[in-house]
Amino acid sequence: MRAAVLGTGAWGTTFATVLADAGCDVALWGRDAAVCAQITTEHRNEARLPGIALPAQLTASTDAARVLAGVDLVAIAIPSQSARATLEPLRALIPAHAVAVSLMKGVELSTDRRMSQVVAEALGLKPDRIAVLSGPNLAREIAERQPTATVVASTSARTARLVATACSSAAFRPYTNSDVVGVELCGAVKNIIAVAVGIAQGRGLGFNTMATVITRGLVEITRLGLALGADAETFPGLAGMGDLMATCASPLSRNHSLGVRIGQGMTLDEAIAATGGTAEGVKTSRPVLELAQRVGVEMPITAAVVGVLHEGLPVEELAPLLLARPRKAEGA
Ligand SMILES: NC(=O)c1ccc[n+]([C@@H]2O[C@H](COP(=O)([O-])OP(=O)(O)OC[C@H]3O[C@@H](n4cnc5c(N)ncnc54)[C@H](O)[C@@H]3O)[C@@H](O)[C@H]2O)c1
Ligand SMILES: O=P(O)(O)OC[C@H](O)CO
Repeated sequence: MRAAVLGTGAWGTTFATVLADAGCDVALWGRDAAVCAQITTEHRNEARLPGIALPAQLTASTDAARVLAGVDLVAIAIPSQSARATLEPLRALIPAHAVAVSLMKGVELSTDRRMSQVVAEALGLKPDRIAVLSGPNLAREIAERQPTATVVASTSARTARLVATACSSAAFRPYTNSDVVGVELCGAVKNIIAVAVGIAQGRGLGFNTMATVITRGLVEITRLGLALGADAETFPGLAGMGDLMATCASPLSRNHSLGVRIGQGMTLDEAIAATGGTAEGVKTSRPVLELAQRVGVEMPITAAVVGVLHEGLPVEELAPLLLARPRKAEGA
């Protein structure tokens, strides 16, 4: 199978490695010529995956027409807020038979669209040619061939199977799923919960607090997902609880690290600069809260993160604010 990966960041480069390990003929497209040259000639991407040796057959180019010619699969790993503007000019280059897989974990500002919806609109693809891939997938661990699993969801079982086959290797195990809405929401909202956990840890709080925020975070994600038509089984699975555990616990997570820095007293701009890479939870928090308000779902942790990141709520007020909420039954 021939594949293209759009985006030479940490996850795009890593997923290209996964595809190469699975036997695909794969090329990356990026906007930075120096990064593309380093991947092609030195088999490294030092900016995003320092010290990792990439497969020798992996190539990268700024020439989208060359990278996309004749491909069967197009994987997209661009920051969510740049996806639409990046993809629209590439629309005519996508082969008529190709399927697209979104690797992105965010919701678009101003439209509140999930990434598969952005991909459909920007590339003019029907939903049955689109899949989303999400799970406990910290790029660096996967680039080191540490074993992990993921979820590939599509409204088309054939498309889900095709993508799963394309990326299945000795260290990377994809499970298929038909719940695109649930899998995408899990991936986007867990980043916001990871920021909240990071803030708590940055304030010096311990594992009880972390477990509380993760567990109640999963309740928020589940409530929103169910209101938007997702399947209940998705949330305790790899894309839900699995990814929450990885992202909220790992110092490799940009969202978690950014939260820690905010908790320690950095401003948002300072934390973004110090963290590096894309922490999707920062920009995705507002559209997720808007989505929730539109469907009448309460998301107190998300609202508190929006308060701290975007509305000047002091970090020391976050925990008291959440704990002062009216008491209720756990399942209510
Ligand atoms: N890093 C991970 O472990 C990981 C794992 C799973 C999913 N994701 C998701 O994958 C997506 C990409 O994350 P990443 O880790 O690769 O981010 P990154 O910050 O490492 O890289 C982003 C890449 O996109 C490029 N880019 C940014 N704006 C662009 C534009 N306008 N046009 C073209 N290229 C542009 C950057 O140059 C960079 O190569 C995010 O949605 C993230 O949530 C990341
Ligand atoms: O570095 P983060 O916070 O974007 O998290 C990476 C992945 O999404 C974990 O599955």
